[in-house]
Amino acid sequence: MLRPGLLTKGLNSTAASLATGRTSQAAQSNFPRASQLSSSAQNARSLSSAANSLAHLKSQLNDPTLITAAGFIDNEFISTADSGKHFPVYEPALNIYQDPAKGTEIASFPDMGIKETEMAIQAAKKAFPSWSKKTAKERSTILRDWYNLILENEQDLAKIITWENGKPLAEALGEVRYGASFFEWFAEEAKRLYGEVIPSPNREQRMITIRQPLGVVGIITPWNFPSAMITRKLGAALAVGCTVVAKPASETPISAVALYELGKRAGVPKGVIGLVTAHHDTKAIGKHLCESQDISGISFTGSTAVGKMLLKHSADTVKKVSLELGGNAPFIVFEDADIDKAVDAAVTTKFRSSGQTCICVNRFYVHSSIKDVFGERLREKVEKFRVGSGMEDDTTHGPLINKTSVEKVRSHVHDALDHGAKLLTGGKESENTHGYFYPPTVLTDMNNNMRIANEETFGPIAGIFSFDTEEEVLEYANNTRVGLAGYFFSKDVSRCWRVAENLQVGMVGVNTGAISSEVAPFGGVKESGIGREGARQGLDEYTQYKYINMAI
Ligand SMILES: NC(=O)c1ccc[n+]([C@@H]2O[C@H](COP(=O)([O-])OP(=O)(O)OC[C@H]3O[C@@H](n4cnc5c(N)ncnc54)[C@H](O)[C@@H]3O)[C@@H](O)[C@H]2O)c1
Ligand SMILES: O=CCCC(=O)O
Repeated sequence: MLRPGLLTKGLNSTAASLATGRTSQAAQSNFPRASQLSSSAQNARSLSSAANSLAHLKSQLNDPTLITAAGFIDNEFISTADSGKHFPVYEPALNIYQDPAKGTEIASFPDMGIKETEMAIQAAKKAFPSWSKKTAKERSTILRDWYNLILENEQDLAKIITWENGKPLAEALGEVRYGASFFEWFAEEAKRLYGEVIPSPNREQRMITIRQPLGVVGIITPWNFPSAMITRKLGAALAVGCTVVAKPASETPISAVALYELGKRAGVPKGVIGLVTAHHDTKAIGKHLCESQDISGISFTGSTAVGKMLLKHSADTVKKVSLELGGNAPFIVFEDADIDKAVDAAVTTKFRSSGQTCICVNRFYVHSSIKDVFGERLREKVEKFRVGSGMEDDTTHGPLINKTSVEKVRSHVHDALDHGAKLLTGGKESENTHGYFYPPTVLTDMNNNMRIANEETFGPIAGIFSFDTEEEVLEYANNTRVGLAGYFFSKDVSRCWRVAENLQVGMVGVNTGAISSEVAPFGGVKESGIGREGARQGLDEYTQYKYINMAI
């Protein structure tokens, strides 16, 4: 077990000079900049072997005791696994793209399995009676303290996200605050878990409902929001009195462990939150959580394929399952739209996290009368992006998460070009690039035979389709098995209502691309998922109603 306090704050002077050294390497051009920055940073990083790589990260934090290469079971950080194995965590901006086997590890985490998962489940089961019987106010106070600790440590937490996920530091800081907002929100909502008094149809009985926590819940989260996807689930679950066993993505366990360290400091009682770090046994752990009779609910965020599998695994124990899955978001620009506003929103909504959010636009439908002007203005904006390591001050867009992602994005671009798309910008990768970079790309003259029309790309590719009528574009937009978010731009109020009501998605942005908020219900329809996160509705996923009929 690694204990906090092993490193001193004195290491921070080394950290500062290292950081300064890296920042001063800022290069001039756009996409190739990434490889230049990466190779200079690579030299610094290659000094650290896998064994001491976490020490290198710690040396750059204000509080090095925040991170430990460990899972968290029954209030202890556990740095070894029964398997005897560890799995590597890489920095996507630095990894050697052509040969990931030679990549620079930034951490090495215990590769846990069923044994540790079961230990965490049993600890959470034992903790459930006392946690669920705390008053809402008591749980709320702990969540609120945890929220405050996150904000006090936000700079460190942002750095950790950038290291393991690659998103630019400013965006990572945004994620930390967004993630924290779920603890603040649910600390408040915890106190408002109201039941109801039902007007009785007879004079002899009184009828009420109360809401109770499910029990132990299993949580599985993705790498694209290493912090916020955990807090969005944990906040709601803990607020209502559930206890939790979480498995973060193996690409990004460091943010999770830092959050848990702060949870421990905030006074979350023993056993209430477990964290199982794993790579090799991911599938078996997911199945075990779903099939365990000691787990009462599953909350998963990730791909639709894995979500469907977990739903099947949960059938035999009839669990409550909450799924936040993939999307294929349409972004419609009608002929009467404010084009500049639409282009600005397109930039943020398509290219946030280099296109790796579930609500990123996947298909741009632009009215044929304004398609060219929209494409041209979007191209101009995209060419101003600064692609590189997220640690560099002027980087606007970071790398993708791994080699598979780069290959998928590349194949979508090639497929579109093969089927007649025209390249407005991007699309050309530089040779020997370190890091999983793909140049932000704008394509036009897209058609429905292309893969982008039907599959989520999850990368920095904006593909522009054209349309002529509202009916036609609604048919295109809805012609998909998924329905998470959709966006459109128009100044016609009647059309705004009509289109908002007819888009088959769980969330609609009308004349805006910024829809995420802790106060609003996040979730999809069709194969994009079941349930909602955040908002008042977020509590529903972790509670069940009990109806009480009292004869008088
Ligand atoms: N709707 C949302 O809120 C939301 C949010 C973020 C990401 N996503 C979606 O997630 C996808 C990208 O994330 P990803 O590639 O990490 O998804 P993923 O499904 O591969 O992985 C998500 C999590 O599931 C685990 N996992 C992978 N295979 C598993 C299996 N067989 N059994 C159990 N667990 C397994 C992973 O280790 C990770 O923790 C995209 O489709 C994106 O749209 C959706
Ligand atoms: O990637 C999915 C989550 C995105 C968000 O919450 O804004």
